[in-house]
Amino acid sequence: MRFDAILFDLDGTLLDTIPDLANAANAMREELGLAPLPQATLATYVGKGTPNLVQRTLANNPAATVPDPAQMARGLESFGRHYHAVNGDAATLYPGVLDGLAAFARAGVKMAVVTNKPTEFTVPLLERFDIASYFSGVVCGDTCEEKKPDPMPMLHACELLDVPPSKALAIGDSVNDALAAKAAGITVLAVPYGYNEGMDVRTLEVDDIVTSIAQAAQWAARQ
Ligand SMILES: O=C(O)COP(=O)(O)O
Ligand SMILES: [Mg+2]
Repeated sequence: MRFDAILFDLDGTLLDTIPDLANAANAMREELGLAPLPQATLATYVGKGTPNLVQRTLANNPAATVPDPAQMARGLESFGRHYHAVNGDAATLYPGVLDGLAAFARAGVKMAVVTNKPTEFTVPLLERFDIASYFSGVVCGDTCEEKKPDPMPMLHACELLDVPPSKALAIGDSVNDALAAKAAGITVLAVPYGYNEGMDVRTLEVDDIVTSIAQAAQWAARQ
């Protein structure tokens, strides 16, 4: 295969984390005196990191502007506390993830996670699902100055793995992964089962759409 590194998105690509995220988001809303929102609505608010999810969830608006600083501080503290309490309880690995990771490992490529999720929630999830040892780099939403869709986290992962962007393949579920990878000069695949902020993945500018991580490994082997 012509790739030396694979960069995986986490939420909506490796793990279906929405049940726990929605539980924590609604626990936060309840604590702040707000009515719960449907999980399907909350799924469209995931993708640009935790502070953005808290903003969108408090406003129940995908284009949320920053709420008043006191409410934002309460929301962040409350969401973080509730998410730590449930993180991973109802999350599941998507079908084909374990087979795909094993296939990439057999192919001898280096692997990293590039997620907008903060480090404090990411590392426990990778350990709980027993996939941490596959990754020689973990770039989270608070690792770099910018998050996806900025290319900085993708480029940082390439540096960590010592692989040029032209030899890397990113796999994600959302517009944030597609834009970040393209801006970094990285080939990118999309999976259709994630969140993508409520949009159809066929609208994304990606190199291809694959149905699973296992299929991504087969796609990469053909390049
Ligand atoms: O935390 C988010 O908003 C999304 O995380 P992801 O980058 O792993 O999809
Ligand atoms: Mg994602």
